[in-house]
Amino acid sequence: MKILSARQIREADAYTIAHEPVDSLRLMERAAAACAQWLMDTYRGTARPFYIFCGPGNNGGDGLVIARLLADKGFNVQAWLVAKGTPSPDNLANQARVPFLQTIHEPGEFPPMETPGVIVDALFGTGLNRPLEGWTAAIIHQINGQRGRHDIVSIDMPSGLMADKSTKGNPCIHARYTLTFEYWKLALLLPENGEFAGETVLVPIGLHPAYTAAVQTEYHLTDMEMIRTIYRPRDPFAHKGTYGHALLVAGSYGKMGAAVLSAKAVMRAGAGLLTVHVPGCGYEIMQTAFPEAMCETEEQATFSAHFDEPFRLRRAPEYDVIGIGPGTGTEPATAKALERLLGLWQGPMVLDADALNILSKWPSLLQLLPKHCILTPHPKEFERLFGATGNHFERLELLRSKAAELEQYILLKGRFTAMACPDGSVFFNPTGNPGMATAGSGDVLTGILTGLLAQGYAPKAALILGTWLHGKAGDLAAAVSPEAMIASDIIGHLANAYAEIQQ
Ligand SMILES: NC(=O)C1=CN([C@@H]2O[C@H](COP(=O)(O)OP(=O)(O)OC[C@H]3O[C@@H](n4cnc5c(N)ncnc54)[C@H](O)[C@@H]3O)[C@@H](O)[C@H]2O)[C@@H](O)CC1
Ligand SMILES: Nc1ncnc2c1ncn2[C@@H]1O[C@H](COP(=O)(O)OP(=O)(O)O)[C@@H](O)[C@H]1O
Ligand SMILES: [K+]
Repeated sequence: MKILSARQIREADAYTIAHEPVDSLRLMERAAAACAQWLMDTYRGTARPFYIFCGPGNNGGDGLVIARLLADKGFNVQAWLVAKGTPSPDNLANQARVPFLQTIHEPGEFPPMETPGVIVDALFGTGLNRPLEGWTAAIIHQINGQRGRHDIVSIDMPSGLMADKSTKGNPCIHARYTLTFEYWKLALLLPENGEFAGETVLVPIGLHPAYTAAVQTEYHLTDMEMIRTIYRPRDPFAHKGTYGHALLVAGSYGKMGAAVLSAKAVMRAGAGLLTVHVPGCGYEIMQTAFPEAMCETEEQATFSAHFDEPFRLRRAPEYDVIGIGPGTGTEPATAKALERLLGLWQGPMVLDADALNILSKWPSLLQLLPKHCILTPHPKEFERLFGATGNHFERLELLRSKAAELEQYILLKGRFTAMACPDGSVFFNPTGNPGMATAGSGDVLTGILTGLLAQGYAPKAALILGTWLHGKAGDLAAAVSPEAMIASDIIGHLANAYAEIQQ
């Protein structure tokens, strides 16, 4: 699914009006009717009144139509025009159709709203062109002050949030739900800005598909159509050699759990064969916890350092993919081993956790990486690797530029994990939940990505499919309790995540 800028959304709007028998007033009616339906479905039976705040533009116009439609259906509705600025023509036309509309001229006129209800925020949408200030900002603060008592539902965007620019520190509505029209907006996907949206609900409003098909954009959100295109069902005549032999380099004294979790995920993702390379202290643990994997250790491996001479990894070229990093530690001997491994290996590779921390400590190693590896930093690891930024839009730009400059796929973890490709495109992953903020869930992701590369998926395909599967398995695992889920549960639900693709 493409993610459009505010300018492109305006163009999609104009294109639809030009190419369909629909004028702008009818398009507003269509969008607002979809929102009114959602509000009725969600709050029917609660007897909560609706308090609707309308701005001067077309976002305010949507609010006016919502007010009329809800009142027509017999709901208890109060609506206020926050009168600042010249109204848009469609806003003006709809003001005339809401006889109970009141006007707020200054913050002192903010209404009491005593009965707990639903505040509908239709103040500003994608037309916001600068931070809110003065008394408009004061109204935003007053509405946010009501959060405990009323649900706040924002229309299209939480007012104050710009669709494709950072609004860090600016006044902004803090919604429980945001009903956004037709497309995801970039700001809704970046934590610093997106947290204001609460839960985002995509509301189709019937914009012309030809515009969406033709428009060029660097940003995409993974959707089921994309996943089904990438996914390759298993060949009936397959044997275990068909799905590759992965080498996983993981674990150290006290961190063997990371190796076990990653190893299980490699195989559950579908790899044919797996060899796990662990320090001597991990041999029995690995063989006992996960007999499906072969296990090799360094002959003279110590408990602390991951590698020692003689250097068994010289067999690396026999494998189809190497995953490295979970729990390895960052001792100089391990860094040295990574350096030597990079001298031997130029094939598909996933680097995570301590492998990334080694790259941060010895940045010259970054230049030795084969092209088109997958790097999977969480935000702290990303900062260690590439430095701090002022806001999340700048961080996204840094992510994109590093992926292009280094010719690597870089996945920045988060609620909407961002995956930057060497060609400048970025894919956001929608699956996953806060239950996954638990130790070891990143190790599982490394395993899944390694397992997909082993099967012959190209790095971009493995990245998009693997991240989606990881989040989907996490969603299934969290269905009972996000608090109680642990990383092993994600592995336990991978089969069901695959099953969703095949439905
Ligand atoms: N995407 C679409 O195709 C559709 C969009 N519609 C609605 O139209 C909205 C966009 O409408 P508009 O372009 O009129 O924009 P908005 O209604 O988002 O805001 C524009 C208004 O806010 C004022 N404004 C902008 N920045 C301000 C600031 N910092 N302080 C104070 N005032 C400020 C402008 O002067 C203008 O009056 C969307 O968010 C959506 O709600 C729907 O009506 C129908 C279809
Ligand atoms: N709130 C959330 N919503 C969606 N996914 C999440 C959330 N919190 C964590 N995750 C996912 O869980 C994983 C955590 O990885 P990481 O921080 O490396 O964990 P660890 O180091 O413990 O293995 C990432 O893939 C991340 O995207
Ligand atoms: K809004």
